[in-house]
Amino acid sequence: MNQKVIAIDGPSASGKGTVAARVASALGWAYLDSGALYRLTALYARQQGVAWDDEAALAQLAAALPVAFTDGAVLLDGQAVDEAIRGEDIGMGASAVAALPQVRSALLQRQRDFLTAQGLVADGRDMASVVFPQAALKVFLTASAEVRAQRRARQLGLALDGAAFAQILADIEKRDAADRSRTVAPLAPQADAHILDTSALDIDASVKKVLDWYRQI
Ligand SMILES: Nc1ncnc2c1ncn2[C@@H]1O[C@H](COP(=O)(O)OP(=O)(O)O)[C@@H](O)[C@H]1O
Ligand SMILES: Nc1ccn([C@H]2C[C@H](O)[C@@H](COP(=O)(O)OP(=O)(O)O)O2)c(=O)n1
Repeated sequence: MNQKVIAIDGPSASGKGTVAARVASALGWAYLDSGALYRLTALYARQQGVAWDDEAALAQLAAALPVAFTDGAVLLDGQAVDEAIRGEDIGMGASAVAALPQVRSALLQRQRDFLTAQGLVADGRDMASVVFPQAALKVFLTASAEVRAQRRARQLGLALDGAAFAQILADIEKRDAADRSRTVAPLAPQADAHILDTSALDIDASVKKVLDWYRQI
């Protein structure tokens, strides 16, 4: 078991990034947003004119991503791309490239390299199953699709009803279905994961629950 790793997996907009970053900061540990690497691969491919289904070319790009995670920004080839990788079109691209085994292997070691002596909280889809199977604590963070769509809409400053909201909900459901049904590293709770349904739980309570579980180990 790796005492110094907490793996947080779950579907889109369940709060993984928010909760993982807050838990990392509470413990003084590093934080890995693994989805950012898949998003960066999708964006880099678009910039380089590589199609999101060209597995061999994508794996080469993923292996050589010129990325730097600085305190304030994510840099791709020296350019800040924080906003560019957050859109739902790049999210769909990330989900598409993430279904390709060669892309996943190209990013595997890069993710493990985020582990420092202090410890690491990592969020994604396969943190517990593939990247850190020895994690001390595995959390599967989830919430109903409706609640997750509301959180995403709020994040984007959109109304919680109407056509734009319906589109967000449809996108979330489509991407989750793709991530759950792929053959390589599908999104699913591990048998030894703690399930945390945050549909009726705020951020503070979610963070506290994860820290409580960790302290009980
Ligand atoms: N437990 C929670 N209760 C209410 N809002 C939350 C909760 N967890 C996260 N959020 C909000 O939901 C939005 C999506 O969270 P995020 O961490 O980006 O999710 P993910 O990384 O799973 O896509 C953010 O605006 C965040 O502040
Ligand atoms: N460890 C990971 C992380 C992300 N992915 C893929 C699948 C996801 O749909 C995309 C984007 O992930 P990301 O965590 O950034 O997306 P959300 O913020 O949850 O909407 O990348 C993956 O396959 N494995």
